[in-house]
Amino acid sequence: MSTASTTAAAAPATPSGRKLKAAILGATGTVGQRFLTLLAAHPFFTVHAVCASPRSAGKPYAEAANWKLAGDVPEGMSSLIVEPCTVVPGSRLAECDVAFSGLDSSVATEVEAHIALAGIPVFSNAKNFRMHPHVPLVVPTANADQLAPMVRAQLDRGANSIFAKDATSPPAQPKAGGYMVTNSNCSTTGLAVILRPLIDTFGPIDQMSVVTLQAVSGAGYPGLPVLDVFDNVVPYIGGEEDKLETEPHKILGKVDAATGKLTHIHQSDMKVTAACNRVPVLDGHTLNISLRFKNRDAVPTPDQIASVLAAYTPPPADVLSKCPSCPAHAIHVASQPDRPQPRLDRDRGQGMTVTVGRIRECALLDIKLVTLTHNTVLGAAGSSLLNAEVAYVQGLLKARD
Ligand SMILES: NC(=O)C1=CN([C@@H]2O[C@H](COP(=O)(O)OP(=O)(O)OC[C@H]3O[C@@H](n4cnc5c(N)ncnc54)[C@H](OP(=O)(O)O)[C@@H]3O)[C@@H](O)[C@H]2O)C=CC1
Ligand SMILES: N[C@@H](CC(=O)OP(=O)(O)O)C(=O)O
Repeated sequence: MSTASTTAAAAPATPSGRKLKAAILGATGTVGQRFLTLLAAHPFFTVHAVCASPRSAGKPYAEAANWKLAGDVPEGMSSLIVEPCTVVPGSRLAECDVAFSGLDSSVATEVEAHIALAGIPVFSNAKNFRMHPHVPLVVPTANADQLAPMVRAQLDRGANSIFAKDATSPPAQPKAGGYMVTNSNCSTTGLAVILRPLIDTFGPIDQMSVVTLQAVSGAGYPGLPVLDVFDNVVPYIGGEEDKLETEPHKILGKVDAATGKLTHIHQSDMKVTAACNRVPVLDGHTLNISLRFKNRDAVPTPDQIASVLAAYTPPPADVLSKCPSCPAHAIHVASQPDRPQPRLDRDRGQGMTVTVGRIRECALLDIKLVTLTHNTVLGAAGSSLLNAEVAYVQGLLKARD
């Protein structure tokens, strides 16, 4: 991935020299499959346990998963026996140092709380804990600087005091050291990445309109029936508009270092209106964004916006530069008038770069532009993985033995 990968790969993974053992929760799903692929040859982590529903448990992974990504199931993973998402002595899950969650939201609350109470840090894609006051909501190329203070605050409080009420079946042997980190909704991801440098440079945004064109892979597998989505646009995605209108306030808020609680000092008055559409694209969420800056004295020009976005280096740069999944460029500004396009731009930076184009003046607000984000990479598994790399580099993820 980035040029930093050489440095990171050369570093010893732990004091004992081994890679950290990773569990994938929801390993058989759309996001779970991405996790397996991204972790196939990772310098810090190795897939040790694949976990899913009782429907899949007990089967070899290759049989349980309906593999939908290009290429085969990564070597060594197809014969792993799928386990239930319960930490019991003797299970491979119990031996893991970190868990990545691509769980269906109907089960994520109780399962993720159970795993955190068992002492295993959880990096989750599910929506369930995103707005929890003690859990960081981190888009790694937008607000990775919030991760360490929020995780330290969770560790100080103890997972038991935060998550015990959410675990309907707590682990038989609870352990200290568990915590939770979430990443955002896949449409919110690309939005947050471009807002961070714009707000840091030009000040708060007070009004914003976002219209999405979202890929079918965002709906999981099997997702929408082909007769609904082929040759069609569906102007409704349940719950999505609300997430786009709320999650950016938390991501762009500030951490109060004393309590680890987020305060929304800077973006509390940002008004966001979202309209979400499902389109017949396989991967890649496109956003049409119009925005207005609060400071009316110095409204930036499209050229100034393009320069700031193209030059953006996300914080904390010294940490991210040691993370193998951090793209060389968090944002790519496309100069062609007809870009970004999902098929041509979604894989930029191995799916971790947000492509921006069509930056122009808006007759209603100040500026309008188009973003494109790979929804199952940067929008999901890739963000979780990069968040875990950030935690690892900052000494917050270690071997548990
Ligand atoms: N797809 C995307 O672009 C994005 C998805 N997300 C979020 O990530 C999560 C996963 O999404 P996605 O991969 O698309 O969903 P899928 O429907 O493709 O996969 C869901 C996974 O959850 C597992 N699961 C379902 N029920 C249970 C259960 N009772 N116990 C344990 N495991 C269970 C499934 O296992 P089994 O195969 O055994 O049923 C499967 O592995 C969701 O919360 C989603 O909202 C977030 C951002 C983007
Ligand atoms: N709803 C998103 C995917 C998703 O699962 O989002 P969330 O994790 O916020 O529920 C989409 O359809 O593209």
